[in-house]
Amino acid sequence: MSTKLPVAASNQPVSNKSAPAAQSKVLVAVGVIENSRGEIFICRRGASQHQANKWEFPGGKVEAGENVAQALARELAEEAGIVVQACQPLMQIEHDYGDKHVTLAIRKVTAFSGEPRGLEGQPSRWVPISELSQYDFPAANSPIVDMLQTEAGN
Ligand SMILES: Nc1nc2c([nH]c(=O)n2[C@H]2C[C@H](O)[C@@H](COP(=O)(O)OP(=O)(O)OP(=O)(O)O)O2)c(=O)[nH]1
Ligand SMILES: [Mg+2]
Repeated sequence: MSTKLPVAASNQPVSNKSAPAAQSKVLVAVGVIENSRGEIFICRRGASQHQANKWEFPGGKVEAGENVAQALARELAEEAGIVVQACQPLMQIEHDYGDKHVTLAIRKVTAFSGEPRGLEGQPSRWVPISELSQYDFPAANSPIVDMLQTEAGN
């Protein structure tokens, strides 16, 4: 006796009708800037931005034709008014916010010129590493704060 197995309809066209709208996926260059007092520079996101009003490490989306280091240099010039002279990879985080999937490529800015400030009018401040966990960061940022605090022995 033979049992009939269902035939896979692999050669059938796939209907997209009931598929959910494609989720937006972005690669973001993120800069951890530390000063000689061991403080980290953070900014507050705007009320109309994704992850509104959360504190963040400055940075932004990598644009077509850019690598992460180039995007970071451009974003930190635009948002914080500094010139990045050197940076090194710290970690990479994938996070799904539901409405948006982000890949955060986090770089430690190891050399820069200028004094960071909120060049686009956003609130900004230098925060001791031990106090970073008191700030409301986007959910994706928890591993960054944990790592900085572990490194600093907090
Ligand atoms: N810059 C930055 N973005 C973060 C952090 N954590 C986090 O989840 N994100 C998310 C929020 C946003 O969905 C995305 C960054 O996008 P963005 O809006 O800042 O990008 P952008 O600077 O190019 O801004 P825009 O001109 O397109 O508005 O990454 C962080 O620490 N820094
Ligand atoms: Mg930004």
